[in-house]
Amino acid sequence: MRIDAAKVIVTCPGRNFVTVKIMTDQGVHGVGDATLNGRELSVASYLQDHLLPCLIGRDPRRIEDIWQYFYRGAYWRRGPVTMSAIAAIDMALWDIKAKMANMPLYDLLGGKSREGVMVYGHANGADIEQTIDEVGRYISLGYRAIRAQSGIPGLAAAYGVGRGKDYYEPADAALPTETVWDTAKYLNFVPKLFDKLRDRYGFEHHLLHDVHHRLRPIEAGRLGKMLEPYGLFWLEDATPAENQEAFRLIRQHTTIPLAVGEVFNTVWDCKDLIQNQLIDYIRTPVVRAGGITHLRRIADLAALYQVQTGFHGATDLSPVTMGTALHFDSWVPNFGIQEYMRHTPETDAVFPHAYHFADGYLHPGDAIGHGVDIDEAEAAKYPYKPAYLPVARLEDGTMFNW
Ligand SMILES: O=C(O)[C@@H](O)[C@H](O)[C@H](O)CO
Ligand SMILES: [Mg+2]
Repeated sequence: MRIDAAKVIVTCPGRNFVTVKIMTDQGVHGVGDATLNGRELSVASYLQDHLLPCLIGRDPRRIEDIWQYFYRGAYWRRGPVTMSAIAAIDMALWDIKAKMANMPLYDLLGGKSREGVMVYGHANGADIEQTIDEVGRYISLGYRAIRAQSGIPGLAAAYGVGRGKDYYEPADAALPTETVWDTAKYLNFVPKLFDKLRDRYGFEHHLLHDVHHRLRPIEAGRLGKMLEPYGLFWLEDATPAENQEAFRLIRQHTTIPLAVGEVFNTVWDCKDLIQNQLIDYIRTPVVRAGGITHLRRIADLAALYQVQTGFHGATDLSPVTMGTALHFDSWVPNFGIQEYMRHTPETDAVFPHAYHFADGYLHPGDAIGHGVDIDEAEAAKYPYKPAYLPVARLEDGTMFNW
């Protein structure tokens, strides 16, 4: 069996997605996601110009060997561009292997460990009242877990909200949007949000919050302490995680569960936090971490320390990542939760998929492979559009973390 063709498809059905499609001489094909929000074409080029020419002619069954070939073979290791490109190939190869075995991917991984994958949705409001309403909307849709973000009084465009109530993560055209940040205003406000949410809805649903890399360690410790009475499922990205020792300081001050890792690329980025038991959920998703082959190693290491998975699943990851993640989530013994933002109908049409939502859970479906494909004619209707994530500055103009 050999790979006889492979291509990169870039499409923008509302936002940009980079997809790899690998064809074999047996007529079976596989699909992988390589989307890196705001830097999409760098991964498309990495695949097109450097990886795919080395892939043609190889035996697609040799997934491990191909992974090692691309990881070791670059000489330059790790990084989001490299690891997203390897991830896309790896996802497509697992898709092919599962199709050859005539199995849904979760069966190839070891079979289902659970009946459904608990997901959390995003409730975003311009102010507390709007966020409370949005949380209520998610509850009425059947969600068991909801991430709550709100505009902050005195700040023009807070993270997670801004222009219109459902506005969340912009993929703005041309140049990045400038937003403003003030830590004191944020810290004074967030506990009120969760106080009101618990007051309104009680403690039946899981509530989550994303700090989005904005705090210094001692500020994160303080926020964790202030939020403890509200029993959050997790506090995400409390500090920028280049400085991993920060998490030791946060842990010394609070028992709030900590989630981190959506911008990590390898087990090497995760291992100290996991081994030192400084986090509770690891968020590195299949598209960032070199595919299933490498993500399994991260999840297994995490299991040794009772750290659970909580994979990133914003709409900047394509339905191919979502479908693959759901098979992984269905199998992985130390599953915690899965993030889920709904894609637009245009995106769903470009990526026909077997997964579906019911009663707060996503289900991967029983299609063979990972259950997600790309409709190339649909994809061709939406050419690439330059789009960037926003940037953030402090009120005095100092560049900050978005
Ligand atoms: O946890 C999340 O979903 C966010 O951190 C987004 O991934 C981020 O705003 C980039 O889109
Ligand atoms: Mg996040």
